[in-house]
Amino acid sequence: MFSDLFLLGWTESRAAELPPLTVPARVSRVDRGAAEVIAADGQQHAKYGARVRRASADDPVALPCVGDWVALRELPEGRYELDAVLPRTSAFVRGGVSRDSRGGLSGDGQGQVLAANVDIVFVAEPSMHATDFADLGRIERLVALAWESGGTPVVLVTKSDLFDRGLDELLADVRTAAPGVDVHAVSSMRGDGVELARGYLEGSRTAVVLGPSGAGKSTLVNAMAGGGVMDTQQVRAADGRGRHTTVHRELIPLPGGGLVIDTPGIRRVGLYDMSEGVELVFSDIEELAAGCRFDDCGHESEPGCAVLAALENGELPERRLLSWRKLQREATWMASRTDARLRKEQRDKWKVIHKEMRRTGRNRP
Ligand SMILES: Nc1nc2c(ncn2[C@@H]2O[C@H](COP(=O)(O)OP(=O)(O)OP(=O)(O)O)[C@@H](O)[C@H]2O)c(=O)[nH]1
Ligand SMILES: [Zn+2]
Repeated sequence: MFSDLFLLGWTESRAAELPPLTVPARVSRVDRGAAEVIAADGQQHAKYGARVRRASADDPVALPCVGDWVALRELPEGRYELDAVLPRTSAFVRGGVSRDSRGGLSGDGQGQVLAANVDIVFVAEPSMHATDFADLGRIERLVALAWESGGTPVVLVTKSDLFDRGLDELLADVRTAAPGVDVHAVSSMRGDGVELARGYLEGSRTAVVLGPSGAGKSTLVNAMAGGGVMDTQQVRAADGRGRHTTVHRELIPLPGGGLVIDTPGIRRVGLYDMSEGVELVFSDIEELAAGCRFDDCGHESEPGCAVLAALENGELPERRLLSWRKLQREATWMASRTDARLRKEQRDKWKVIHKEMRRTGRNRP
């Protein structure tokens, strides 16, 4: 089988980064010490070369992951060795890693890349899920994560056929939760919005679909592929909740062009290190905050707070402020879990507090 690498998302600018005497390939699956890749001459199994093993020993972020473009070196007997991971244009990273100002990744040795070179991040949120409506807080969180990865988020309000109230109103609410992000309603069952979603993959772009279990992610990918790519199990109970395991490949080229990455890691992706993403999702609040009297305004009760003023005059919905506070707290907490320096600082702080407690005999700091 011969594959046209451009259909897999290969570009001229990536070609410029290929080391001499190597051939390009895209990773479709990783194992311990080796990867399944798609090269111009088809699917290959490539063991990691010394360079990759050395780099990843210091920093797991250097390990190949699904979606990576890699350089293969040909060995005797027509086998290949994975010689280098080409620079990533985007990455979903779990823990301990941040993007530097050039968009590159720097790690503290804790991170793990879940998927790379994803152009479009579909955030699938069901319009109706069992008896619940779309969850705006969850959309904000996943949109933040999408921005953080370096991809472009697109919110898809799924199962629109189940929503029997004003869909336009729901979409308007969702838009306030994701300023500057395209928002569409889709029904994979009816086929509404499916072509529109597909359009984002034109030019052989790569997408992931994030969203809660039962949001209709697999069904949507199937619909975009024209059927038959992934297995979705039928609803288990009559409560509308899908419960199943999905068995399929992890880098899925769609028949009409474009690719979808679907891995267990991406399915479970939640809220990781994403302070930068939070700022982008809440750009309206960040903008307001620039007008606060104090640079370090906490927008709680400070005088001259522009955020509280906007809340007062109805310009800023209260739900949005509460959601922002919650995500800020979580982002700080996540960062403290993964950032060794911050973790040590907090540990030291508690040491001092505990010492003080013992000294004064009080049981409260
Ligand atoms: N009415 C309706 N049901 C849908 C639609 N899309 C998906 N479903 C159903 O919702 C259930 C869950 O769909 P899946 O595509 O498996 O959901 P998922 O997001 O992939 O779920 P996980 O694999 O658990 O993450 C299935 O029973 C689907 O048939 C839709 O547009 N309308
Ligand atoms: Zn303020």
